[in-house]
Amino acid sequence: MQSSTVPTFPTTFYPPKTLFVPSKIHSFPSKSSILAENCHLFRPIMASLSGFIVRSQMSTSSSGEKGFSTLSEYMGEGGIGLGDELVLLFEHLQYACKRIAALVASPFNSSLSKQSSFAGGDSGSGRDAPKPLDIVSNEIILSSLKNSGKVAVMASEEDDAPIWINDDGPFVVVTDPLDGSRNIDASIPTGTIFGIYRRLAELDHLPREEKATLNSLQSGAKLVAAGYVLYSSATILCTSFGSGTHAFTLDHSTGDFILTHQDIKIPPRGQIYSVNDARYFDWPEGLRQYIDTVRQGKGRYPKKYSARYICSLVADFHRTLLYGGVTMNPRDHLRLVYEANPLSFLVEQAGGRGSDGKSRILSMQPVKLHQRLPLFLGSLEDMEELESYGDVQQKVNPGYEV
Ligand SMILES: O=P(O)(O)OC[C@H]1O[C@](O)(COP(=O)(O)O)[C@@H](O)[C@@H]1O
Repeated sequence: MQSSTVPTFPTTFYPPKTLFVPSKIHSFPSKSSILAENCHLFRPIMASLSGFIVRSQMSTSSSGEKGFSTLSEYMGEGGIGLGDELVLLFEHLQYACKRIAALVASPFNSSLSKQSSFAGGDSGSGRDAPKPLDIVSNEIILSSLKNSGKVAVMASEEDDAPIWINDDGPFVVVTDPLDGSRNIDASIPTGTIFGIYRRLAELDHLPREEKATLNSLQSGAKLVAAGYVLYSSATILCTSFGSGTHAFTLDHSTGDFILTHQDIKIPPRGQIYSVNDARYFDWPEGLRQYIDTVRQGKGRYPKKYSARYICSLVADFHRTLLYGGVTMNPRDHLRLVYEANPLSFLVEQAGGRGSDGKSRILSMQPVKLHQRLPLFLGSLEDMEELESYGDVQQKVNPGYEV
């Protein structure tokens, strides 16, 4: 867990001037003022992107013109009753994630990873040592949250303790700034995961350290919003504000996240399981039986399942959300606060389920910031079938060195 300054090589492809700042704090600007001040947010019906014609979900602007719906536009005009403060926070989060997207695609990554000052070599070793880009991504997100003025505290997987930012910030942000980064040298997809809670005003009188921790330990049931950004062949920001799960794809030519997957519904049954099954011999009997059964097409769904495992949680989760099935890590590895809660919120909003193999994730009360647990996310029918085997949590947990 180290901190450093953000490196100076060019990562800022989308200048901060693209930030949309509501003109008033307590009432969202009218459609016409949004149009006047932010005409760049409205896109023609078809847009040319790097020579390809792309289609997207359409929205209708107040002028009656059809256009692409950007995330900013969607939040402002979607009739979903989001306050200006959350909209503003999302503008800054989007900006941070665009910078991270540029960073993970940068030709300067390999030289960065050779700099020992970023490598965390002194503070850790092996596969759990922080990778340089984790640390840089953490700095980028922290800086954006500070700039938003809307965040009281940020708790990050990269930091030992939560960072108190602003006494008046209405929100608490929990994040895994760059999940899957152990594979980054091979350009395998990575992702940012985040969850947003309200600051608990009843804790305001407590010392900073204490209120920072307690605010960050809220149950996932209290999430106001959650999301992830997948850095892959496309950069996709998938989010929920508690009314469905929606995904927006980054148009690299404009810097806008365009609504491409509205109201995602995870198929009730998939035909894919996703797990590191080299660990088969460390699994409990129930999990082995489940996997043996669906592999052979002898489960409740009479078709043989396929296996897919990227070993990058956001990428494995994103595929599961779209295609159905179940993605899992049965050992105590993934974190309740930074990973399990936000992703469970998203999968539930899409009609699926998130559990530790026994209990619903969102009903759990975190007791420690970096608490780890088995995690199973997926289609309702697959999750029910998996959990019916009872014994699916891996207790043998040797801490694999890869
Ligand atoms: O080694 P396992 O158990 O397959 O774990 C893989 C999982 O660990 C992660 O890499 C996260 O681990 P870290 O938090 O240590 O980076 C996920 O992206 C991935 O799904």
